[in-house]
Amino acid sequence: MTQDRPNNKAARGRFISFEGIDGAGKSTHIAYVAELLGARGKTVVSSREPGGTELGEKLRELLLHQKMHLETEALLMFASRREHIAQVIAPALARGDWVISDRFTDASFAYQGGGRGLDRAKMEVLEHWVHPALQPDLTLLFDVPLEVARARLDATRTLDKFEQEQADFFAACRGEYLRRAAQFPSRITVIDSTQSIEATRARLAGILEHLL
Ligand SMILES: Nc1ncnc2c1ncn2[C@@H]1O[C@H](COP(=O)(O)OP(=O)(O)OP(=O)(O)O)[C@@H](O)[C@H]1O
Ligand SMILES: Cc1cn([C@H]2C[C@H](O)[C@@H](COP(=O)(O)O)O2)c(=O)[nH]c1=O
Repeated sequence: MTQDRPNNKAARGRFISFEGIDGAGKSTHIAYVAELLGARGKTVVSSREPGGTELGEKLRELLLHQKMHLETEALLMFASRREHIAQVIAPALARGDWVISDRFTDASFAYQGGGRGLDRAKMEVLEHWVHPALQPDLTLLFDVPLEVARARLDATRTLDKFEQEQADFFAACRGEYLRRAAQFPSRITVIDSTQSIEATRARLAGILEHLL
């Protein structure tokens, strides 16, 4: 038995979520953060939402390509999340691993709440039901003006259901993300993602140093 691991139980790992409007650049930096943490001896589980489990990936396919009622969309996002927490996030944290998730509940507040206009109180009910005691230790919010995000998306790929939304939708998503960053300043760190990839990496390395 060691002092920092009583009864041979691993210390709880850390949970980091990546957020931002589509095209903000968050996925670009996930591999870098995973590498950086691995180099510091952490076992990293990298995942995403919607998705991250066999069922979650099936739900993702529906969510990104099928039109549906707004409340159905919100419920399916949280259904995917429930499975993700049960199968991936909670076991990994209990093992002492570090979990990186490409999106978590802030995305539901931003997209279904801000973007589509679903009542925030309904989202809070789902949040308290699905993960009453779990929040990311750190949320990295990649923030860019809409035109920058749109230009990055247009340059790279075929657009899914969300990515095909208009500028006012993304303005509302971005507004809700920034509102939450102001509401939870100790958890959510805003990254100016207009900077170069190299400059953003340096900023991320500095932020993560505080968590290691
Ligand atoms: N700081 C940056 N400077 C210039 N280009 C960038 C920067 N960050 C990302 N990109 C480019 O922008 C495009 C979109 O980036 P990325 O896929 O990481 O965005 P995202 O926020 O994860 O989008 P989505 O949520 O839709 O998956 C990619 O081609 C990527 O190379
Ligand atoms: C978790 C979550 C995601 N979304 C949206 C946001 C994105 O447009 C897509 C996921 O695509 P990505 O390229 O992997 O970022 O889903 C959402 O609307 N609500 C959510 O809770």
